[in-house]
Amino acid sequence: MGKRTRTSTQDPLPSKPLPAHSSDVTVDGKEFVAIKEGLATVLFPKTSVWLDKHGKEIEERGGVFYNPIQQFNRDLSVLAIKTFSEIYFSEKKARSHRKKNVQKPQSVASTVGEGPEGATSVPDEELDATSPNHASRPKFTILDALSATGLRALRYTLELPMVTSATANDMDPSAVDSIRRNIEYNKRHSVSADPQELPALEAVSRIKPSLGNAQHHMYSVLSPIQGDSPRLAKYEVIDLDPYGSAAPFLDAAVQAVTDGGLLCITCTDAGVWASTGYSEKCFSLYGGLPVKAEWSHEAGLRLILHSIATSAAKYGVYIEPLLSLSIDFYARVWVRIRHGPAEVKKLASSTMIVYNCDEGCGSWELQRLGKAKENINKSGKGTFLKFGLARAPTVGEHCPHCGSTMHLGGPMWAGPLHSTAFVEQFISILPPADNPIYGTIPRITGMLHTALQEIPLEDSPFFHIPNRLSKIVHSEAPPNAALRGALVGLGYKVARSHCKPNSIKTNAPHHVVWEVMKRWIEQKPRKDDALKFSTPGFKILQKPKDENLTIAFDKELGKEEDKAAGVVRYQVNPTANWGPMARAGASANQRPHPLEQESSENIKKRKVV
Ligand SMILES: C[S@@+](CC[C@H](N)C(=O)[O-])C[C@H]1O[C@@H](n2cnc3c(N)ncnc32)[C@H](O)[C@@H]1O
Ligand SMILES: [Zn+2]
Repeated sequence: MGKRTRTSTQDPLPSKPLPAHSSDVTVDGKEFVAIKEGLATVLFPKTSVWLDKHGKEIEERGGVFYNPIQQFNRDLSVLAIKTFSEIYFSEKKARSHRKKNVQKPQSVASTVGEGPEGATSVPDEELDATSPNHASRPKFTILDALSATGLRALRYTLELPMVTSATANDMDPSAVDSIRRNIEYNKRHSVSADPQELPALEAVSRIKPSLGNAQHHMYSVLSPIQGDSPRLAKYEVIDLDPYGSAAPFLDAAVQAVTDGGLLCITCTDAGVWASTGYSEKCFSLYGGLPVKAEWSHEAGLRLILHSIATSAAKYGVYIEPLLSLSIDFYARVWVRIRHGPAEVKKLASSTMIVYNCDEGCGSWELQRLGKAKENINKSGKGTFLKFGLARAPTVGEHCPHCGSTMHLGGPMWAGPLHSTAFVEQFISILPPADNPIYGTIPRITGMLHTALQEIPLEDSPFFHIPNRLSKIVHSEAPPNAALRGALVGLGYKVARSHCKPNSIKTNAPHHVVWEVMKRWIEQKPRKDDALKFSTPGFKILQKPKDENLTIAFDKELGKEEDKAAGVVRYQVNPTANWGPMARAGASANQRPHPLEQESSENIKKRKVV
């Protein structure tokens, strides 16, 4: 990094290139740098913007956090909330119609009021989130709980006309000053997605700045009215985008969201949930242990979902993951929270332990914590679930394939990571790649299509990397298509994982995968002494051949469906210096805390025991 000059007396922060959409503006006689993202603009005091040795500006945040790389997270979130709102309102309408259909005649029960079930049915127009009369649109409120500049709240109100209010909360007074300033600026200088019906002035006026601890704010919606202060209502959507882990906010968030509402949660502490360097910290935060594996990021997503599900279960609510993504250096999950004590009972059987051969061949075995067995009712009509204890354990202390010591990971979420209906609807609303608002559509499209591919294999968590398999048996790596073809030929499903390039998710058991690798070696012979006695690969190759399996490395069979032109499946290092960034106001050259990022040094340093 070159020498920097600066225009303020503060210490330097790690540098990031300024986004392309930045310009200088003067507001109330003070100079700011204005950064445009989506339809919103956020201002940063000019006095704290840095110049590099070439005199080029580099971004500093005037004490308030902003990471341009997270535009992908924010674009995804705006569009995910749009998709969710369509599903949410169509469900509400359907429920209301069902109630109306079984309601008493008009003379007995009014159309708005008590139905025969004691429930309220609502006229259609009151559920019309697209009604031209914005004032009469149904409540759809968002809490941007850790807002920093207010950028998310600004984008949600400007880009999503169905949002009736957004609260932009931060406990840092300088962040709330920045939120207020940005609201005023956007009222006058931005254009909303619906300028005729809801001009930016009105759209942005729906943002309520709030100074306070996010936990306290979320718990306050549960309290009875205190004195004259009006009781806050629960939110349809809560966005948690903290430094590091969202775990401390989960208990409040699962209670402060409406029944059927949406939580959008970021965790940037990949060093905690995707490596074993801080396993004790991972357990304290997420209630489960991480794994050392190629698939540690998928395990991390499952640890985060486990933490949300167990937080929710105490209150008789359960989670429905809509989309769970491992992105760059962080995890982002979009999860619905629903009231349903009957569903909550399934939590133990939707939770698993992982036995992982992390020092040997990399195979894994899974075990559900609880048992839920479907039984037929005595009447012979219908079924019910019988819950019980699972047998323990599903595997011994040593790996059944290579004899190495197995280590334990979890407990973690064993259920689906994504919802088919949600992802399909999301794909259907995507704007074209050359749209003027969302700069990351090719990457969003690639991620969503890859996530959709994973869904048929939702009962088979985790994945293989052909290179890693070949390293174990010291062979040439089979081409991805050939390996996929061999598995498909045997009748198994295959897909790629969004978590890693060149991954193969499959429902083929490990012994079949190793048999495929043995046959690959028959085709691509190696030196006889390629493997030392007693290595994991040696032991795997010593096992007798399974003559029942006919294996062909048919590349045509393993060929993937062509992806659309311009779609980005995996983004490698989106820009120079990308990462979680330092906390706002961090001192000279302060890097993000190691618990907020994945550290390969730590993975190497702290071996599992
Ligand atoms: C990562 S930044 C948020 C970035 C922002 N969501 C965005 O997309 O640009 C985290 C913010 O949370 C705030 N914060 C941290 N702990 C908090 C808490 N307990 N309650 C409220 N705000 C908090 C910090 O002041 C900081 O502004
Ligand atoms: Zn093994």
